[in-house]
Amino acid sequence: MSTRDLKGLYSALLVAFDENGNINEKGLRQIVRHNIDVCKMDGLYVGGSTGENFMLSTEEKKRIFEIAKDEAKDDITLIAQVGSINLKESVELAKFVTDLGYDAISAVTPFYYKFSFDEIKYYYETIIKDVDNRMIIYSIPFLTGVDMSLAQFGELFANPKIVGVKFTAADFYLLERMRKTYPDVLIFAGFDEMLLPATVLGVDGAIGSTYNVNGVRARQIFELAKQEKISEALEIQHVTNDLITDILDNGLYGTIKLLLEEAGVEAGCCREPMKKYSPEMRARAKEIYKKYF
Ligand SMILES: CC(=O)N[C@H](C=O)[C@@H](O)[C@H](O)[C@H](O)CO
Ligand SMILES: CC(=O)C(=O)O
Repeated sequence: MSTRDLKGLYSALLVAFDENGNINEKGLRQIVRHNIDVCKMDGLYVGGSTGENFMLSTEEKKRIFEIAKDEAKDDITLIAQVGSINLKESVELAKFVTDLGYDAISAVTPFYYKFSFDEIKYYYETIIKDVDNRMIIYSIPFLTGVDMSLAQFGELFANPKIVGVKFTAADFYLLERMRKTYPDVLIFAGFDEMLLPATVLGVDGAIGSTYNVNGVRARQIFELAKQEKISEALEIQHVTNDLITDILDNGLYGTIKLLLEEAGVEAGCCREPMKKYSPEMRARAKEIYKKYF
């Protein structure tokens, strides 16, 4: 099992698709390289929301895990998101990525059906049971509808293999309670637009989509906030949030891919049913790139 320190900043890896929605391996490798060489990320979170993972087949997910590992080698930390509401698939993927040498596994809370907490707990314990690896819970209530309480998180953290949480929520009260109550659990901030306040509350790192292009500013925010240089960090968070607002207005993952194209990375299209880029969207992305990079 990897004993690598998991703390730090991770891009939620984007995946390049061609016009037909197939994985563009060359483009995917370039995105990985850009995250390492230009954005200077500590790690990559592979197979998350940003990876359009929930629209992919098991074979495609495996291929992406293989390509990312092959390109990144051991240069940075790799976390694989293997969660799905097909529990057998999650178990299979957890074994697959552990064999590939991923440093940790993550799984989104099971969604769509209203699973009880006991079912959620069973899901995590089943995924992690037979692999020699560490689990990071992926909590993103605004997309999954799954809200867990402080005590329920604690029940999951009671399993020594469940070592952390990717916290994609704006509930800073819960975040503060979690930091205080579970000081040894790794907490990763999930909303890039709230990196500064999350860092002030003591998160161990962050995982985000916009770091694929804005990693350098994210690093400045994270480091300045840890040094308690709050007003300097806030200046950079302000610019970052102007950028994120422009990205969200123009279409989240597509715009980040178009910004990468401007930076010379073959980031390609999004997977249907996400829409194709209109000429207006492309033009706007060019303007955004000029303004912030
Ligand atoms: C759903 C989604 O993509 N969430 C990401 C991480 O959790 C974030 O990085 C956001 O994309 C980002 O903060 C923009 O809102
Ligand atoms: C960013 C993120 O949280 C994800 O892609 O899953």
